[in-house]
Amino acid sequence: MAEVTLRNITRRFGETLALDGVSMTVPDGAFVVLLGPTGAGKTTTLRLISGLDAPDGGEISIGGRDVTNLTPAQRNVAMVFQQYSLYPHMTVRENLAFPLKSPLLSTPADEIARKVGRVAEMLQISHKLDNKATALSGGEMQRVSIGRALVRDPAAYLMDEPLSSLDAKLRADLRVELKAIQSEARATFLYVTHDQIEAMTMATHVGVLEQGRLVQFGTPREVYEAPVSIYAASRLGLPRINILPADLFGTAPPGARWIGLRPEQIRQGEGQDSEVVRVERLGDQTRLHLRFRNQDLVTVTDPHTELQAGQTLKISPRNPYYFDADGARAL
Ligand SMILES: Nc1ncnc2c1ncn2[C@@H]1O[C@H](COP(=O)(O)OP(=O)(O)OP(=O)(O)O)[C@@H](O)[C@H]1O
Repeated sequence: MAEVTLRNITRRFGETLALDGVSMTVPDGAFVVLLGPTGAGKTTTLRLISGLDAPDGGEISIGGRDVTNLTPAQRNVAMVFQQYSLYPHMTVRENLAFPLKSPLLSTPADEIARKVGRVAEMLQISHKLDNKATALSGGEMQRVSIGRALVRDPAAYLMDEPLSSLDAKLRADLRVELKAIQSEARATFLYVTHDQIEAMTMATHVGVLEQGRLVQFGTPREVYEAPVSIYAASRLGLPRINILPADLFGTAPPGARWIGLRPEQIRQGEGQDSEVVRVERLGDQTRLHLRFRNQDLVTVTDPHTELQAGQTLKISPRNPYYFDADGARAL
């Protein structure tokens, strides 16, 4: 496994600046989750590291070696896309074994069988090993795609929303499996997801991309607790951070235009009256939709709360964030 470094990477598509001077060091054995809305540059970043696409400027190194001008095969990274890319005429077993049959590797047959068996079990696909790839459901195909990456021993794994087409139970199982692989093998992962739970539970680091720029890079806790901007703060946390006029609860500090309150930063039972608009019971959590001085807020409360719509609840901010008119952190 290896450290992956991007230095001042730029990629244009016509008028679009997909990546704008991105520099990032992914430590050996790190699990980096890239966050950002559609079009932020996440997939482009993975494609450039894999060698499927080339930057217009900047350098990429893997394990201390400059790979900017090398082919994907020479880089030895394993990539999993959202869309599965299997060989349709081959069985699941043949698809899984394929990466190990490269003449460069000359893996012995018994080792191939062992690795394929282990990965198939982990991905809960052993019973389909002799099926043709075309005779699988979408979720099964996706698992085989992940398996084809996992049988290898690459310098880094690059995965673009690999679990997004799977059902909730399988997603939860595979989240744990992938994380276990990463910790045991000390594997380096770059991973794209829109799933908050995946990001918070799997990442050792998160990178926040905004219109092709890397605006924050740190542990999930750092980005959650010390966001540099409204944009970065909005990437993590469910329900999302509430962004409200800075003087909503009283005098705003100088330079502050917005106050940011995550659910746990809204103290309940003290302060000023808000109206309970809706009580949303999710089982392990109950969300409160509140109205305060013509502004809507969402927070969470005790799952067994007696509160009902129409009642009033006193609220006040607790250690809030403040942001300036441009959305940058002011305090
Ligand atoms: N092959 C291409 N040709 C033209 N424009 C492209 C191409 N690939 C990406 N882009 C543009 O580059 C920008 C970044 O795209 P990218 O796919 O990296 O975003 P993303 O963050 O992965 O989004 P998503 O979450 O939708 O996958 C977008 O504006 C996109 O339209």
